Amino acid sequence: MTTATFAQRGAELAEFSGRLYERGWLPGTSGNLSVRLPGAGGRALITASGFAKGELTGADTVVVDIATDEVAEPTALRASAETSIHTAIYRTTGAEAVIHVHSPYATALACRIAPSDRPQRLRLERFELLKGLGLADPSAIELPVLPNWPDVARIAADTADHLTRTPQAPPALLIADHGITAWGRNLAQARNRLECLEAICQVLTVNGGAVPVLTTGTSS
Ligand SMILES: CSC[C@@H](O)[C@@H](O)C(=O)COP(=O)(O)O
Ligand SMILES: [Zn+2]
Repeated sequence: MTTATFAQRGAELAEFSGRLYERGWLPGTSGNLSVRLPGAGGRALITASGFAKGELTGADTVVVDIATDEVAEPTALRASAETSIHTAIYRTTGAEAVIHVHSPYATALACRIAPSDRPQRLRLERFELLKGLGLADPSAIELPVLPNWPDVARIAADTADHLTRTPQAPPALLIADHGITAWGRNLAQARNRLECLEAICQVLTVNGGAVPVLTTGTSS
């Protein structure tokens, strides 16, 4: 891949990051975005860790190896602390872009779910916006809610386990007490999917009441 293409993809990450920051979805350096890079070698370009996501430039990105999670091009920057969640998604799905945000309503909902050391599922049904997730059956989904392990590698392991066991899973997941991640064929599609889920979480939050959570599986 040429330097010019790296720069283009980096600029695209910075542009999406800036717009999501302006909406209040990436407060206080939170959030991370990545794209799968074309060509052999299985690499992704991901936002660097700890940067204010409203002020990123295309250079504030790191190339990582999807198979190993390792940094794949020399840089002084650290890759996102949540790189391993992105790479787990790239390894187990056809995703071309992944976006993780701390958007207010999805995060509020993720904080209302009773603590568990096992992955849970949030059942969502009858929302018109479920059609925005591109699933064969948009009438109902079970959105995974993964424990927010301090060791991110455990969240990544739960992500890989969930997506391997459930190939038809929705292209998104919640992390309890933390935020939401979605993916798609490009950054725009991942962003659109986040918008649909954020709007559904807004309805659930505004309406109050119990959220339909199912407990399932075992954690890594
Ligand atoms: C500002 S604390 C948020 C982080 O712990 C993390 O959840 C996050 O979303 C951003 O991590 P980063 O390493 O900058 O990609
Ligand atoms: Zn986060």
